Amino acid sequence: MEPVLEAKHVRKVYGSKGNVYTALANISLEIYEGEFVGIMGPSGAGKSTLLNVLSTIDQPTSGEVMINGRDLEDMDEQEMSLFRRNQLGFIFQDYNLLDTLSLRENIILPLALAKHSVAEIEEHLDFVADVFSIRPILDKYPTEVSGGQKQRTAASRAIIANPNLIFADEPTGALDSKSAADLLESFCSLNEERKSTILMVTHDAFAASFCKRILFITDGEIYTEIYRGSKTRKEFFQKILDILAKLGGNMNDII
Ligand SMILES: Nc1ncnc2c1ncn2[C@@H]1O[C@H](COP(=O)(O)OP(=O)(O)OP(=O)(O)O)[C@@H](O)[C@H]1O
Repeated sequence: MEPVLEAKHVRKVYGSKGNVYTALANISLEIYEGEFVGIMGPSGAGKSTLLNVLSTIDQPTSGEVMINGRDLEDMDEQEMSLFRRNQLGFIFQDYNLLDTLSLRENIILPLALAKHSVAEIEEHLDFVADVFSIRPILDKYPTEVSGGQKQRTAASRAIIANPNLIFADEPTGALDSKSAADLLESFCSLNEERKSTILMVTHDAFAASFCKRILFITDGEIYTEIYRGSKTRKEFFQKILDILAKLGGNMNDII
């Protein structure tokens, strides 16, 4: 089976002469269809940098990133933006919703921009509204709903075009624990039912325990990876804590 996402010897260096910082030293990984993968590690380990480089937001200094077998370096700007719109979904900590649009309008925006038919848009909206349980609030505006509801709206928008790959950077970072659990349960059902492939950066062991596999990075390199397998979420949570403890650093930074 071909990986959906593949990185080979990815290196990312910030700055220039005299003031150079290596955020990613040498990362190689493969993500397969239907995986739900977490990226964890101490603050400054390079998690967001890795997600940005894997998700086309940023370019590696060297090394290759391939999505569905396509080398991202071979795409021009126009092709890349179509590719992003059709194949990738992005969810960030700070929602990025447009306050002047209702939640419904925010969610359907990617399909409306891509000029899909009304019937098609309604069908997709129906699906995401169920996955993220937001049907009753679709006509509200972002300023009228909670952080958890905003994030479920942002997640609905990210998946409405049925992307191959969903990238989430600290999606639960601003949520209370109940809202975080609701969102993560929705990610799990999306992953189980639609076989969506999800890659999520989190510093939170609870959030990570919903994943099927976790990559731990430190100092810009993969330290280790673990699979949930047949473990319960609670057992997996404990295993994550054990690794974080071995990883060292300030535990307050990473749990
Ligand atoms: N644009 C930039 N210019 C220079 N250095 C940067 C830039 N972005 C990130 N860095 C540095 O690269 C390193 C990795 O940053 P990154 O944001 O990927 O870490 P992280 O693991 O996501 O951290 P956190 O959990 O605190 O968000 C950090 O030391 C950071 O200061």
